[in-house]
Amino acid sequence: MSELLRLDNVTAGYGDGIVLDDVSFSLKEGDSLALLGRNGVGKTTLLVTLMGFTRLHKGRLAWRGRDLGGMPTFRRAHAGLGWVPQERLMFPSLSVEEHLTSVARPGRWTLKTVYRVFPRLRERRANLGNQLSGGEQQMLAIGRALMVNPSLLLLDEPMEGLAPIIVQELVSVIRDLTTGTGMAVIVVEQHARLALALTRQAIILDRGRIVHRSDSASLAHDDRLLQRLVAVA
Ligand SMILES: Nc1ncnc2c1ncn2[C@@H]1O[C@H](COP(=O)(O)OP(=O)(O)OP(=O)(O)O)[C@@H](O)[C@H]1O
Repeated sequence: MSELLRLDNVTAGYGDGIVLDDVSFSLKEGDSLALLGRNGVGKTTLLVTLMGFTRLHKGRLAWRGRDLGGMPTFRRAHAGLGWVPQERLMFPSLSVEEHLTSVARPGRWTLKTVYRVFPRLRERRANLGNQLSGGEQQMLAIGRALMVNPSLLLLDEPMEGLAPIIVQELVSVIRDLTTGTGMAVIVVEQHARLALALTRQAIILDRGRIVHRSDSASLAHDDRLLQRLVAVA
């Protein structure tokens, strides 16, 4: 597997404020990473830094060896970064189908394949963004990111606020996405054990710095570390 994404000593934040401090890691094509840590440690900031919404103070972001720094967000999406934001960001005046088709780029993910993964979106295809339940909005947010046909999917707390039955449904979809589609995935998730079960490797952030990295399976067995750095119940 060749390298997809590489961060070298990335220090980034909002304006002059620094949130991420000297963060380095790399991800190969098709690989999966859980990004864990307590509230406010910089997990979302790392994802939005990849999408180009923060100020890069120091370091380098590379995508398939090309410098990402300074590249506008829409070009990052075209290059293959698919972002599912924590807030889901639905448009109240667009239908489900319009949300999906408005961002479509050629590839294996089409209306047909997204509807196959999320049959509920097909049933709701004429509904407007503000007429959907939380679970349906999350499915639409993931479906919309897939329509871009990304090489890397960034999932920011995809299970947040969802009923257990919907969480189960999404877990099975995300598991299918992380195994065998060739797409790489980074999952930020408060439910650390869920994220670890879905990924191959894991990173824990604390106050903007990487304080632990390992494979997900061994971290899932380290209760003490998880309690100390992720506050797992
Ligand atoms: N738009 C913003 N402008 C300024 N500071 C911000 C902004 N967004 C987040 N921050 C600050 O950056 C720090 C890291 O926040 P971030 O949302 O990245 O953490 P997180 O680990 O994703 O936490 P959570 O699990 O609560 O979402 C926090 O101190 C937060 O207040």
